[in-house]
Amino acid sequence: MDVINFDEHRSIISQYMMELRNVDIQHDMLRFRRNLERIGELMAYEISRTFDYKKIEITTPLASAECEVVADGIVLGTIFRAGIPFHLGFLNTLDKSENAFVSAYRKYKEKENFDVFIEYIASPRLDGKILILVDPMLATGASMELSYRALLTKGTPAKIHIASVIASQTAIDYIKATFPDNKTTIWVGAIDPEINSHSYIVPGLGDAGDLAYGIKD
Ligand SMILES: O=P(O)(O)OC[C@H]1O[C@H](OP(=O)(O)OP(=O)(O)O)[C@H](O)[C@@H]1O
Ligand SMILES: O=c1cc[nH]c(=O)[nH]1
Ligand SMILES: [Mg+2]
Repeated sequence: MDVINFDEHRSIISQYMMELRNVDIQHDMLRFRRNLERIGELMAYEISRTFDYKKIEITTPLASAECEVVADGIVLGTIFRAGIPFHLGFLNTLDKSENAFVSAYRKYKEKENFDVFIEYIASPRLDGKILILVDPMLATGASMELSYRALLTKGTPAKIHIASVIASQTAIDYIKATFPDNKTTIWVGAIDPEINSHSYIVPGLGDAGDLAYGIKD
């Protein structure tokens, strides 16, 4: 399974990542959401370079012209809440995509012990399409895997791209072990070395959902 780590290729994404992580900047919620969105826009462009394209004939005001358009059906899938601004960035670039939404949340049994629950799913059929699953944080990988399994009830995609802003090494290993090797690619802004006893990524950026939308009760 290919893992494309943007941290290894110098680009403006590194500066957006710095702002997302930085405690002196990340509390600006508008900027935090916009940085997730901007990274989504750029990652979507990179992923679009892997698509197949087909030629179509169109008419300009002066003549006819041959142009290329995306040949495959694309479905952008995301996980509430933190996935929303990242998803919007992908959709800005891949604006003809269909969309799927899943709610996955951590229900804590004790301080450090939780299960991930899926309560809501809204998705088009996925058979034969390219599924791009976007979530800014991949800590254990459990939310991503359970969301994918829930989406499989809507059909079997031909290819899967998993896109994240920060992933732990644990999550990368988990995704590699649980997703189909021959048709999955992982795209990440950075891979951090650790997760702590609360399953937060270290150094990470904190709670992406709270930073984007405020703390929840
Ligand atoms: O890899 P995992 O260990 O499953 O953790 C990652 C999940 O945690 C975050 O969501 P969170 O559960 O904090 O919900 P929120 O977006 O509503 O804050 C994030 O957006 C992922 O969905
Ligand atoms: O580090 C983490 C882990 C899960 N969810 C987050 O928002 N951050
Ligand atoms: Mg959260």
